[in-house]
Amino acid sequence: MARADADTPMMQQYHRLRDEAGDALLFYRMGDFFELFFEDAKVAAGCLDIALTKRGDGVPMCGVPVHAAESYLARLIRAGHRVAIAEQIESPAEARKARGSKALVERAIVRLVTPGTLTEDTLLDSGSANWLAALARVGDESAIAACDISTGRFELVACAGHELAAELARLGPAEVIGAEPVPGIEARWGHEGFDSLAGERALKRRFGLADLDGLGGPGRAELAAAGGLLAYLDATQREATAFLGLPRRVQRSAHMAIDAATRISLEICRTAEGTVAGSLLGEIDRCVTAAGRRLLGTDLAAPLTDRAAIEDRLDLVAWFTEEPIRRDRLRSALRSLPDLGRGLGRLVAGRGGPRDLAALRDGLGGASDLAATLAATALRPRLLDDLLPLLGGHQTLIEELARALVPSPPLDAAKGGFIAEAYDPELDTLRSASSDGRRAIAELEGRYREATGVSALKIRHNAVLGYHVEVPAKHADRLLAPDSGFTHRQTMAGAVRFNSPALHEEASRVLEAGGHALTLEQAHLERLTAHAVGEAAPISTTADALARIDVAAALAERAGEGGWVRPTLDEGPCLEIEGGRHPVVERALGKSGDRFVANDCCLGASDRLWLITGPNMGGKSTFLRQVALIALLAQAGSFVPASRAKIGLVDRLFSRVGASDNLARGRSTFMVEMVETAAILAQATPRSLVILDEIGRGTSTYDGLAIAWAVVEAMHDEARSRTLFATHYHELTRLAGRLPCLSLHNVRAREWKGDLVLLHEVAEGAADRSYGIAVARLAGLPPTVVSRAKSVLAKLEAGRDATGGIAAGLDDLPLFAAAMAAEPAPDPLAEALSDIDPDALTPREALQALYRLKALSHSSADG
Ligand SMILES: Nc1ncnc2c1ncn2[C@@H]1O[C@H](COP(=O)(O)OP(=O)(O)OP(=O)(O)O)[C@@H](O)[C@H]1O
Repeated sequence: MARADADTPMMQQYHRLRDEAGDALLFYRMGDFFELFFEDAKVAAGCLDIALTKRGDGVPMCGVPVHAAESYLARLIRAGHRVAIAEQIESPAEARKARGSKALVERAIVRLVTPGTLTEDTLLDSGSANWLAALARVGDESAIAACDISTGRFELVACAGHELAAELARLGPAEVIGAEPVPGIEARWGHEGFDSLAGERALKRRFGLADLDGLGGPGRAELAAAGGLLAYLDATQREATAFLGLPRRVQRSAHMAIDAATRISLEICRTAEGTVAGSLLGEIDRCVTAAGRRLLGTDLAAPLTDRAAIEDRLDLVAWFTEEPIRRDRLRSALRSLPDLGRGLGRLVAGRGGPRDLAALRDGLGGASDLAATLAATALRPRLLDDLLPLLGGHQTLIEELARALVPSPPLDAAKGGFIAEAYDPELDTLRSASSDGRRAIAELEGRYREATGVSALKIRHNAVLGYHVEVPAKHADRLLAPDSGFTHRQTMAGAVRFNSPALHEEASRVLEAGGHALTLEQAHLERLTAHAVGEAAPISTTADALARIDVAAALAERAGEGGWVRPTLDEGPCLEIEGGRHPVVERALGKSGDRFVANDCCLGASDRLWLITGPNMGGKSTFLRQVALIALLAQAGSFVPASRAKIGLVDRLFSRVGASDNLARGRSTFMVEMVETAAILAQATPRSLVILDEIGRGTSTYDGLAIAWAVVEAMHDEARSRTLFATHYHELTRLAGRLPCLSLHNVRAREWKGDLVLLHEVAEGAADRSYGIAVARLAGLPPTVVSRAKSVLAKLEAGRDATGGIAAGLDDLPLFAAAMAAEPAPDPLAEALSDIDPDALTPREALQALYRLKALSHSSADG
């Protein structure tokens, strides 16, 4: 950016702030506008579709009015920008008084608005959490510190480096920051404060702790991540304090591990297109509060692995399913409650207003009423008993707010009018003085009309003149007369304006009383805010408890709608589902009047790998996904779409679909498929659930079949997870004879009078044929192409029958484990030798190399 020495003081100030803003756009406050200059102006004008103009000196600029700034900010943030807000921190009058008549108003950056540090309702999605995640690595430890300052949530997660991506996928953060790049993770790098000592200090200072034992002694990586996070919050929030509860250390083993690819493939909280509608969350969400919706998303993103904790949630859902009337009443009470958590977040951040206080009054009041209703019910489940006490305990604050505030206060505190009558006698006196004054002014208008005989005379008010008398120009003479008692102030095109001593006196009265009243109201606002902020922790606990109740009641509602059942949980590696359905597909079919065919699945220790064949469009993918979703729902504490389900707890869930498009990430589809399959083979355990859909499809038939074959064997012999494997390679069915825990299943289809009928029924045994051509015909491929394909197929099949086909000879293949043993182990001595380049060695290095080789030869002889 060009910077001339001749810059005006204002431009010098601008450049200083511009430098401080770094890569953020700078909103530079000038009166009622935020202005942007230079490159910022070009970027913002393009993104916001507003006029780009030029100043007199040719500098590009554009601006947004302060009162509408939030909606512009929202668009910039959504487009991936960050925005630094430079406010005037003194008034022009103060500047003049302090530094002379030409003094420049002092400005400072008061906040950096970034996607992960938002608190405004208009900028946030009410139905999902808004995480900011900070990543740190110290030695081989990695950790994430994450917070949602709109609700005060704060988590620390320690994990191995390769697990970072999966943990981030669980959180789905709006913004990720770190110090140094971590391969494979997209974030804003180069931030400071990622230091374990600084982190420890910052945590202690922030929460007033003498030591961190109460937090369970976080590790060095967690402290470093917390340090980076807190430093970033300080840098972005400046004077305001971000709302943070005490950090909760998340035990990763307490949650079902689900990596990013699985989340995308199962469309858990978002569809592949990124919408909530059409995802599992969108389909099952019957929450009536925004906080409930956020919690349901969190629950689905992180199903539990602890049986007792899941049973507690299920007990509560069951309790709500038993009493639909009670549930309805509770839900309508919840529906009317405001979003406590986010209102509190704004108050703590110093961006709250009277309406946020009213939200606390109504939300906390509603919570305590709800607690009373629920306490009167019998046979309460344990979780509810734990939640009840958390709903109450705010009586003093509720009463104070109820007395202090008018029923529905304005959003903006600036004009006052939010403190109720009879709360503060002094305020009442000032208010009546000011309204008496206004009445006196109105009376004055009548008297002046009579006295002057100008019926069009009006008393008006504006920001420049304050109260004044205005008459049409043609009647001005009467008031301009020297003895009229009026003083001329301003002549306009059609009107003339005057002042008078009586008006001046009344106006000062109004102004003074009004000004004092406003100051008094502001003082009350500050005090009430401080009171509420002082109780931030218990208030957010109440908000969480309400959300938990909403989620349970909503799940009961959904279970009732769909005839879902309570799953039984088991510690063993079983998975028994009778009459299972895919909630999203079932809904889509229902809309077009089609019936969903329910299917069973029964995996156990001796039958843990199902190989599923069948025609395209037969329902293989749907079946695979429904099994995974049922396990996931069960462990999230929900009833499931089935007539019976017994779920052996799943530690990790994997779902892969062969050859799915992932060109955006710059890898070929087949490469992605193989990388992801490798990840499963490396991580799946006997307690995992793995669904593999047409793995190997993305390459040539021979390679694909070979890979699919080897993957099935490895899943069976090595990972030993519960596995569903859907494939079009019929040759794989030969594995049934070789692998004892593998069984064959197919989605049934029939040809009837030459037409293909897909039954969507999962049955035992392999599919008799593939029906590919029949499906192609169903899809409307031209008859000539279909009949040509048929004759090509006949030739191919004849060839296969003669030679045994592409799988001929596979039966002679040694078993997977035997083949692994037979593979020769690498010889370290030979490898070391081949690494040596004799011509590149000095005599001394050559001697050292000889010693090394000798030592190696000894150790391999010993081994
Ligand atoms: N159980 C079911 N009951 C009724 N309709 C179903 C069922 N399962 C699937 N369908 C219907 O069949 C369509 C295809 O299902 P799906 O994608 O699961 O088939 P597929 O066997 O995986 O196909 P492909 O091999 O071509 O990938 C679905 O969109 C749905 O409309």
